[in-house]
Amino acid sequence: MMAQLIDGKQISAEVLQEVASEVALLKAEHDIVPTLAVVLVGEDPASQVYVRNKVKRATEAGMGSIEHRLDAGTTQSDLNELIDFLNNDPEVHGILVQLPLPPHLNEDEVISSIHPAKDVDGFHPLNVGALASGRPSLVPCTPQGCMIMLRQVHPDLSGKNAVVVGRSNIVGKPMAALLLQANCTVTIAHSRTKNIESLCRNADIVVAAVGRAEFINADWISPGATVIDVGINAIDVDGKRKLFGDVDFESVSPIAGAITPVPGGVGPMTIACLLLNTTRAAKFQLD
Ligand SMILES: NC(=O)C1=CN([C@@H]2O[C@H](COP(=O)(O)OP(=O)(O)OC[C@H]3O[C@@H](n4cnc5c(N)ncnc54)[C@H](OP(=O)(O)O)[C@@H]3O)[C@@H](O)[C@H]2O)C=CC1
Ligand SMILES: Nc1nc(=O)c2c([nH]1)NC[C@@H]1CN(c3ccc(C(=O)N[C@@H](CCC(=O)O)C(=O)O)cc3)C=[N+]21
Repeated sequence: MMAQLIDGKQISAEVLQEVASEVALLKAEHDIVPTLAVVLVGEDPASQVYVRNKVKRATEAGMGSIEHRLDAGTTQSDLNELIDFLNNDPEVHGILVQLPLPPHLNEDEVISSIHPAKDVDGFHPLNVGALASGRPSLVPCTPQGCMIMLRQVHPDLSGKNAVVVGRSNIVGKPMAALLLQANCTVTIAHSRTKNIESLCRNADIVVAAVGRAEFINADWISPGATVIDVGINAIDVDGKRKLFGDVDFESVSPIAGAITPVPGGVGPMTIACLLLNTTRAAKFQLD
């Protein structure tokens, strides 16, 4: 039996349909065009792909988008000034600063300077605290997208054993918080974890957010388990840029119960949730 394929392209298209109708409502009833501002510092080619995708999807949903491209030498005070300007612009509802930033810039300072009500990434300490204490407001996009995909397979997640591999602030930690809130029994694994394979082999759900191509193979996965692959690893194969997940799809898909592909899995869901957060932010800003 081959695993059920959890199709991020299709599910994200459904989410974007909902976003588009929310956008139409905000327009009709409040004369508001929900608008996302994306700030990109430097010329990282992968980041440019994501930013392009975000702007494209925003336009399709009837939303506004503004791109600010700053050169790699931008100073902290230049960046702070731009964020200040965007914080105070009533026509901007969401602000995303593409990470990672060049090493001379302080990421924590930048994230904290974004107005929490416009923090559509959900990375501001106030939003992180709200999620941790079970009062989520703007929830990080990638984990939010993973939860929507998981719900397709498990409408009730109560009591499931979930292992999250990776503990970053942008994926692993918020993912674990959302699974816990959904009543899963959650284990967070990382580079210092012992017996990581057997931990994963005991899981009903494995979420891979490691950043290593095809790190998790069939030996790690219990038959019938649900596997969510967050990894996006771009590797040159015969001079062509190819994307690989953190999961060895070939070996795992015959064993898993359900699995997300790369590309066409978590990536498109992240963008859909970003735009969903932007319409939510626009609604919060009404009153
Ligand atoms: N689809 C999407 O929309 C998105 C995809 N991504 C992708 O997801 C992946 C993870 O991203 P991100 O969380 O930002 O990455 P980070 O590099 O910030 O975190 C990676 C995590 O994996 C852990 N890790 C590294 N090596 C091992 C190992 N050998 N065994 C166990 N754990 C290990 C690290 O542990 P430790 O903490 O101990 O160092 C760390 O917690 C990347 O491929 C990234 O490109 C990211 C964001 C969005
Ligand atoms: N502040 C901030 N917020 C982020 O959410 C953020 C970030 N910084 N920095 C980088 C990571 C990565 N990320 C992706 C988004 C979409 C795809 C995506 O659309 N992927 C397509 C393929 C795109 C391609 O061809 O490369 C897919 O998987 O099918 C991937 C990765 C968001 N991130």
